[in-house]
Amino acid sequence: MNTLNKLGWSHFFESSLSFEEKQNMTIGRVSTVNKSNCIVIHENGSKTCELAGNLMFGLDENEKPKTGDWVLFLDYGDLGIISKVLPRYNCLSRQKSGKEIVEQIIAINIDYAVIVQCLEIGLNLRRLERTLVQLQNCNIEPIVLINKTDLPIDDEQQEIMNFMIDTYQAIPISASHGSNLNLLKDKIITGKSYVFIGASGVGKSSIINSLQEGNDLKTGTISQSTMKGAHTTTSRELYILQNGGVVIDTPGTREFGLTAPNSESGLSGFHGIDELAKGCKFHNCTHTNEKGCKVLKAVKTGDISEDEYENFMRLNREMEHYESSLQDRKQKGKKLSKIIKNMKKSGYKS
Ligand SMILES: Nc1nc2c(ncn2[C@@H]2O[C@H](COP(=O)(O)OP(=O)(O)OP(=O)(O)O)[C@@H](O)[C@H]2O)c(=O)[nH]1
Ligand SMILES: [Zn+2]
Repeated sequence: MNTLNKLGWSHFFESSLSFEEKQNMTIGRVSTVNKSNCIVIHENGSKTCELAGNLMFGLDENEKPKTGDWVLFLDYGDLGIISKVLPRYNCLSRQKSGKEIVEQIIAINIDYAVIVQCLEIGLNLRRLERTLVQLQNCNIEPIVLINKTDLPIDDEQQEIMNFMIDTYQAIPISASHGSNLNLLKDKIITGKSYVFIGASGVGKSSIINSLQEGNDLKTGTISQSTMKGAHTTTSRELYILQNGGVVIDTPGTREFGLTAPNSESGLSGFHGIDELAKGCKFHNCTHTNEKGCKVLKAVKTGDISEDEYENFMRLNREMEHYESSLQDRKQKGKKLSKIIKNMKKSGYKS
């Protein structure tokens, strides 16, 4: 398998290229985004690349290259100039905390998100559900890990852990003792991309390091570029594992603010509730007071806990809020451009 395929290159990206682009440009995948340049991995190693002027000034912040993006660049030896960001297969993003609607991109072109929680910080079911919902919004498959299982556990945490294992196929591991790491390795497929997410200190980097079988990540292809001195402290970084798979390490993210869903398929972070909701009498049931609501019925009979129901409703409200704020902004934008058009028509010179 060639390097590009190992990096996750596929027909989806290939088909977006013109003949001229294939002839003249070098294809690469963005590993790290720095203030003034990017580190791009390509067929023959990695390269520090800058953005061409039209990209630098002509694109919205979120359209500029992000970790995981495929780009085309012109190779000038020591430096590459990125001239195009290829279409994105998908995008892991979150609503930034705070009142304003700001979508923050975490990584691009992702097959699996490895959600890490750990016993030391404490398992948190609500946070897991929230993350699962956002992954579904972004069309990304989850893998759930419970790390630091070498540490003592109390009854309550044990119960949550069992629930996570039963319901979300969570894998209990210990990065430092190496236990169950083979179960995770079994899930890593050559050419697929895995982004590691979870709060600071849960052990994301340690797990990724132990996947490399004793080889420190920082000694990989990436560090050749860091020698050039243009590399500041990184936030997100993409690596190719020796035994296959592309991993992206991210700095700790506690909460996943939800963005608008990609699909109509409901909140799949909630085992059971989705399925139940399909059986509601009204297809647009809000599960608050409708007759024939299967969700409310299940809460009544105790099949769903009050807690889970509350969280389900809270996340639904949050997505609605995001969507309506977005609509609001679009409306305002439209109004403004209409006003400007009219002003121009009536002879106003800006
Ligand atoms: N006991 C125990 N400690 C672990 C385990 N895995 C990681 N640690 C420790 O937990 C601490 C944090 O690990 P990191 O791998 O840096 O965590 P991280 O999630 O990458 O943290 P950020 O980079 O801040 O997001 C380190 O001191 C690790 O040695 C484990 O399985 N058991
Ligand atoms: Zn209902």
